[in-house]
Amino acid sequence: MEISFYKYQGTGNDFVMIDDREEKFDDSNLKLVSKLCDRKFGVGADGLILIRNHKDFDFEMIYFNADGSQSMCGNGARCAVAFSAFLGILDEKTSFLAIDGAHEAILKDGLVQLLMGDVAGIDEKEADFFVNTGSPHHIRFVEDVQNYPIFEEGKKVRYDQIYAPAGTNVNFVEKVSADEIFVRTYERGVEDETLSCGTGVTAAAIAFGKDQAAATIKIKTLGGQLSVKFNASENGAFNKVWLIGPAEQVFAGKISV
Ligand SMILES: N[C@H](CCC[C@H](N)C(=O)O)C(=O)O
Repeated sequence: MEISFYKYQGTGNDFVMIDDREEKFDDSNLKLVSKLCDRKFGVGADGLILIRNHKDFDFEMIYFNADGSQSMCGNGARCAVAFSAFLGILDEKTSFLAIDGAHEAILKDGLVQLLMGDVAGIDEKEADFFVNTGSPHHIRFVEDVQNYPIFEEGKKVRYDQIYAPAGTNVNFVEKVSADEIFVRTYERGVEDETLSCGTGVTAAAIAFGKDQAAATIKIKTLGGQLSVKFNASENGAFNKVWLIGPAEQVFAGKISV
């Protein structure tokens, strides 16, 4: 079987994108998803995204981590918007469906502005935090994130009993200035550090700016620059949460599987 695909990346978080509006891709075949994401035996990516038609939205995105598990993916959603524009499904504004519900997005000046779901609140985990931004994120503030043992410490938290059985993503955050942070992420389902994590930087920005009524936080990641805007609402929740950054097509191809 030959599969046509496009490769996209959003600040270094990379994805196999498939136009599956004819619904030919077997989304129960998780071995195929993992093979396509394999960096030695397949195309290679952190995740795989199917674009499908939906009667109530411009499109539906179905996201798989490289291990076949599913979750919301912020960078993947930004790439899905750029890919759908490339396919002619949208021009500048869109509403689409993802695993955590409906999202709006705006594609403008080469950036994708993605409206994330409302965030119910922030849980304290000893000296750390936990925030769910459509996928689960543990947040740890550290001094020197560039030299922090991300993989070792990330894996420990990801598999900690307190998060069993689903696990969590783990973000390590260094304050750069009053409105900028540097975030590195160990991603569940990739089981390694990724160059950036959209839902993760969103969670980190909210934990960093949690005491402000409204905030715009710049985020440095190994894969590039993102920004997150949000408003605090009542009872510790957050809304109007926007994740903003680039999303680019790297190449197109076909693979026989
Ligand atoms: N690995 C995450 C999903 C992808 C998150 C990340 N790629 C993003 O941009 O949000 C999880 O299993 O919750």
